[in-house]
Amino acid sequence: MKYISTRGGGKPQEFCDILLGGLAPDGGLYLPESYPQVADRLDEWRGLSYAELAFEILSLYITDIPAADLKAICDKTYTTETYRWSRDAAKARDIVPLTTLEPDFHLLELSNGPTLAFKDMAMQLLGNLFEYVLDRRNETINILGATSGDTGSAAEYAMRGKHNVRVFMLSPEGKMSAFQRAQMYSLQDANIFNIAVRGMFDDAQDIVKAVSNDAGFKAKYKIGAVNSINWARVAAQIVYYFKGWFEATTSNDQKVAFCVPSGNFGNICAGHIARMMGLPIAQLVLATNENDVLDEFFRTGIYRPRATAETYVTSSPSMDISKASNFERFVFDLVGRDPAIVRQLWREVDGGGSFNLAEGPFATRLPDYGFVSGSSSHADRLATIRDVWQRHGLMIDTHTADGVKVAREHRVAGLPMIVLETAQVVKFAETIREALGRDPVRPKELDGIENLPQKVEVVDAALDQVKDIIVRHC
Ligand SMILES: Cc1ncc(COP(=O)(O)O)c(C=O)c1O
Ligand SMILES: N[C@@H](CCOP(=O)(O)O)C(=O)O
Repeated sequence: MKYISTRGGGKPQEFCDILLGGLAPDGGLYLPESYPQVADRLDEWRGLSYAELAFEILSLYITDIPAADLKAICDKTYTTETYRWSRDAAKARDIVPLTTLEPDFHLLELSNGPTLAFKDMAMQLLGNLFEYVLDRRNETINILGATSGDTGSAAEYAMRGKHNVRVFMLSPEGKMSAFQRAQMYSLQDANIFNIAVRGMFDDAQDIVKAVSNDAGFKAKYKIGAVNSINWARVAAQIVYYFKGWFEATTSNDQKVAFCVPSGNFGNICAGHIARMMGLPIAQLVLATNENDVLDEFFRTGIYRPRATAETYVTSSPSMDISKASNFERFVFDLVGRDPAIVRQLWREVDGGGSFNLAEGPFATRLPDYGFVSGSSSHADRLATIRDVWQRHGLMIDTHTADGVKVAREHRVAGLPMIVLETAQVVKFAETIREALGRDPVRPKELDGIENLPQKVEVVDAALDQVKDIIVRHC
C-alpha cells in the first residue's frame, strides 16, 4: 500500500517512510491510495482476538514490514497487561470490552490502557512501530506533539525511556484537568520535555504544523509526529470499530451506529475509513462539546474554524478544539479525492477563513457518508453523568457523556448504537464530584499523583520559543 497527500504533492510513499513524520511536505495529510475492501472477510475475522484482528487490518495498510514482524508487534502491543483497567475484570481480555447499558445501546471501553484514554489504543502501537523502524534504520527521532490533555500523556507513556526517541509535548497552560497535568508533568524521564503554551490546543497544534512545514528545521532536528496528523494513529484506530461491530452483532447483515466524542476528527475519521472498507456502519454520530465547529459543519455544510478567543474552556477539555486537523482527510474523500479542490478549500481555512459545501455538487454526496451530529453543554454533561449513574450504576467521563447525550438524540429503532468511551472518570474527578457529589474510585497506584513534583517549561504561543527549546535539548 502506498500513501498520497490530500494536497496532491510528491510521489506516493511507503508506510515506513511516512510513519515517523506528520504532515506531507506540501502541508497535506497522508491517506492510502485506496481503501481495501473487506466485506467478504468479516466471517473469517469474527472471533479473532484484538491482536489478531489488529494484525489482519493493519497488514492491509502496512505492506513494507514483514508479516511475521508486524504480527509480533501487534501481539506485543495488545495485551491484557497493558489494557488492564476495565471496569469489569472478567472482560479485560477483550481489550476493548462492550458494556450494554440497555438493549441496543452500548459503550465500547477504549480507555483501559496505561493513561486511561482511548489514545493508548494507537499510541502503544506507535511506540512499538517507532522502535522497530528506528532500530532498523539506526536513527533517532525528536517527537513534537500537541495535546489538549490525553494525547500528551499517552505519547509520553508510550515513548518514555526509549533510547532513540525524545518527546517535546505542547499543552495549553492551565486548561487541562489536574489529573491530566499531573500525569504528564510528573514524568521525570530524561527524554520527556513538557512545554505549557500560553494559549489553547489549537495554538499548540499550529506550532506543531509550522515546524512540520519548515523542511530545513524538520530534517536537521529529525522532527517526528504522534498527533493524529500521523496516519499510523488513524490506522490503529480503525481496528476497534471492527471489534466493536463484532461484539454488538452476530451476523454480517447487521448494521450498527457509532457515536464518537470528537475534537480533532481523528477518532471518527477512523470510523469513516472502517465504513469505506465495507464495515456495515449505518451511521456515524459525531458529538462535540460547546466547541461545536464540526457539529456546525454536519448541520449546515459550513466549516468555520474558530480563533482562540472564540474557543471555550470546557469540562470535556480534551475536545476544546476549533480546528479539526483530520477533517481534511474526510473532505478529500468527500470531494472525490481531488487535491486541487482540497488545496483551494484549505487556502481559505489556513488564511483564517471558512468554506461552505452546502451548495454545489458535494452537498448531495454528504448524506452518502452516514454522518449526523450534535453538541453538548456543561449542564447536559452533568445531567447525562447523573442519569447514567442512577439508571445503570456506571460512572462515565465528561467526553463519553457528550457522546451518550448526542447518541440518545439520534437513536433509530432496531439499530444498535455503540458510544465510544474515550476516557476514564478519574481523569475528570472535578466534574464527577460536581455531578454526583462523590469522587470516582481511582486505582491505588495513581493515588496522590497530583502531589508529585512536576517538570514543565512555560512559553508563549510562539514558534521561535518552542524551536529554541528543541535546539537546546538536541
Ligand atoms: C477523552 C477524549 N475524547 C474525545 C477526544 C476527541 O477525539 P478526536 O480529537 O480524535 O476527535 C479526545 C481527544 O482527541 C479525547 O482525549
Ligand atoms: N484530544 C487530543 C488532542 C487531539 O490530538 P490528536 O493527537 O488526537 O490529534 C488530546 O487529548 O491531546
